Amino acid sequence: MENITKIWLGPLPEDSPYVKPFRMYYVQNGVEKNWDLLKVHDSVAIVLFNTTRQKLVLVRQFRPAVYHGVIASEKGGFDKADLKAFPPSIGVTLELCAGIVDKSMSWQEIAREEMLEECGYDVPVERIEQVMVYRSGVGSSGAKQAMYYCEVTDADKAHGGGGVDDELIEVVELSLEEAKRMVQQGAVNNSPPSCLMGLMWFFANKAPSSA
Ligand SMILES: Nc1nc(=O)c2ncn([C@@H]3O[C@H](COP(=O)(O)OP(=O)(O)O[C@H]4O[C@H](CO)[C@@H](O)[C@H](O)[C@H]4O)[C@@H](O)[C@H]3O)c2[nH]1
Ligand SMILES: [Mg+2]
Repeated sequence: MENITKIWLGPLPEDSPYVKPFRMYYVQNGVEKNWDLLKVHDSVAIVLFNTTRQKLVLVRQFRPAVYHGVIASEKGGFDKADLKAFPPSIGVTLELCAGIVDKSMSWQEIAREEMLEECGYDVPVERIEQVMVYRSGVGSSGAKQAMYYCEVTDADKAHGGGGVDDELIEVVELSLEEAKRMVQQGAVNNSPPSCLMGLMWFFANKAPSSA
């Protein structure tokens, strides 16, 4: 995953299927204002609990945006990637299994597909429970994310996961103690808020009472 040998930046092509920047204008209290926005896909994220192993199932992956963000906050900018000073591992995250809504399927179906592709668990949609819906990037995209919960067993495991096409995703199982430590001390693995919130929701609502 971290076998990254070169990183460089370029301008965003106008036909990017993932990100579209634009400016919105509005009049508030009689004053004309504007805001710069990014149109991005809505998404789903799934809190996955393997009851056979009593483990939470998360994913690790290299996130270009996080690699950039870590360096930009540290150096105040990012002109050229220095892989010696900033190894690719600083851009690796620990997250919930998640995916963008870019197909005309129900959101639950998309969650089902992501669980299979990224983590290798094959479960019917009926077993996927909606937890909550929220907006991320309220200053830039306002994109919607729906969080789901699903209990799986070793019998649901169809393959090792890892993502599709050229995705490089590592499935990580956390014990209840390890996951609890994560929410108590805050993210140490570049985890996004959705992951921390999903784990906190799990401990408040689903974890075995001894956890
Ligand atoms: N080439 C290229 N350029 C891109 O800019 C670019 N951007 C994406 N991709 C490709 O699209 C697919 C995206 O993967 P997923 O459907 O699994 O979505 P996630 O990246 O997991 O993102 C979700 O979950 C996150 C965690 O909660 C949230 O933060 C996000 O908001 C949420 O969308 C991959 O196949 C990837 O390769 C790009 N491919
Ligand atoms: Mg994903």
